[in-house]
Amino acid sequence: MVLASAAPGIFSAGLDILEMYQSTPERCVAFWRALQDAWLNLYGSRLITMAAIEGHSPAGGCLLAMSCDYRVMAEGKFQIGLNETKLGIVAPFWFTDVMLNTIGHRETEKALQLGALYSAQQALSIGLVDKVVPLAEVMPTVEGELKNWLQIPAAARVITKTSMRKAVLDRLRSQKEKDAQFFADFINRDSVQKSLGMYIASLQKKKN
Ligand SMILES: CCCCCCC/C=C/C(=O)SCCNC(=O)CCNC(=O)[C@H](O)C(C)(C)COP(=O)(O)OP(=O)(O)OC[C@H]1O[C@@H](n2cnc3c(N)ncnc32)[C@H](O)[C@@H]1OP(=O)(O)O
Repeated sequence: MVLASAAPGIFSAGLDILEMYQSTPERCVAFWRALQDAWLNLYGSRLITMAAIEGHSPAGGCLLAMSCDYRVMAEGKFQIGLNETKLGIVAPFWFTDVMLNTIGHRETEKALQLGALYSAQQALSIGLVDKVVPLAEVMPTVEGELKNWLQIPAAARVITKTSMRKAVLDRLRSQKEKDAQFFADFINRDSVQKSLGMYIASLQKKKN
């Protein structure tokens, strides 16, 4: 399975910030449950999963990419990373776990505190992506890599992938409701809503 985007220049802009702004606790819980289930399915997929990152990939977009087995990113101006702290919010523990498994403890600690967004070359240097190529070569490169992965006997690959990811998946599975409730409580704090409001205004200002 290849994750790619139909929007030029954007692999994924992450979660819909407007869903987290001035929403109701009930809607926040439903929103978060949908995200948890989507992620459990992706990270726990038995399929070979690859991200064709042909554009920006902040926050939830970075989570999507990191949750794949292999990542190819376009060189150039695009950025990738978990930038949550810049929005005044906190990457949930399962976002953190996936990043820890991808780039290790030290880089994750820096990346998360700073809300760092990396260029493709920087992402390559810390292991956040596996390959950087010109934009037009992203999809052919992914397809070529996929052929390599398909050579591996599927049962052996799936057992290996499942055992590598089990602990992180089980950690969320065992506390889904608590996590959803925490999200709804956290996101509706006055201080968090204020930060999100300012961030949305800054996105709109950038455009004008
Ligand atoms: C304990 C739990 C705590 C909470 C945890 C929550 C975890 C959160 C995870 C997330 O994913 S939060 C979302 C983070 N995303 C971002 O910070 C990306 C913000 N967007 C951008 O930086 C840029 O839009 C872009 C992706 C780099 C693309 O730039 P470009 O110049 O091409 O487009 P824009 O003109 O900026 O945007 C077009 C249009 O889309 C709106 N928009 C962009 N991103 C989002 C988003 N994530 N959610 C909602 N809307 C978004 C942007 O405001 C523009 O809207 P209009 O002005 O056209 O109405």
